[in-house]
Amino acid sequence: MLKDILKDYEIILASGSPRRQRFFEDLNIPVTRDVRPVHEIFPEHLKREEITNYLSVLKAEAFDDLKENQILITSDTIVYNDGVALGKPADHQEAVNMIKALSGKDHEVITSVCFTTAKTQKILNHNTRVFFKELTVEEIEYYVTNFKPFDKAGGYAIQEWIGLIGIEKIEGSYFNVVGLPTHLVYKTIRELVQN
Ligand SMILES: Cc1cn([C@H]2C[C@H](O)[C@@H](COP(=O)(O)OP(=O)(O)OP(=O)(O)O)O2)c(=O)[nH]c1=O
Repeated sequence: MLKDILKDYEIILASGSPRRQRFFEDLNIPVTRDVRPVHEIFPEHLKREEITNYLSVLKAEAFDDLKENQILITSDTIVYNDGVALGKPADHQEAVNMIKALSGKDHEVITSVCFTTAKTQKILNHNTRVFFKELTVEEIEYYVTNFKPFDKAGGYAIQEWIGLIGIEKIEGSYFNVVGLPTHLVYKTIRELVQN
């Protein structure tokens, strides 16, 4: 299995997200965590996956000291709605406004993952379409007050109450919405260590 092949490698997960760390545990892929601070600012002209590609590469730029056997993984997730990229809401009102903007329609959740070694860099992305029912103001207020989704792109988490009651369907990977297109991550790590 992949864990055996990986014994000669060190995978560094540069992510503060507990969900991304959990994915690697569940994939049975051992990682070392090393999170280095980054200002997540992107040029205004970028669109959709150009934004997440840019930010996932930016998160890798703090690592210019990789050894031969190390594979660095960085990633970024945005909610893309009506041509606007939604990141994490700064406060209660911004979270409420973001969810109101997503209510009763569909939007895209885009995640990019960047794999960096001492010699190469590979970036992939995946796009999931999420369909929200029409949410009431009470439902939105209840969710934001009780779940405080300030660490979630777009101000919501599909894996929480709002996802259970409000999401009618999705097209694409569920895990991508939570923060990683796990099937692509597994496939890409295999390819990197077998080449
Ligand atoms: C839309 C949505 C996002 N999210 C999460 C995934 C990401 O962790 C987060 C978006 O922020 P990101 O900036 O992609 O990631 P992060 O700051 O949590 O971690 P790091 O940059 O250190 O890797 O929102 C959910 O958990 N559920 C959801 O339904």
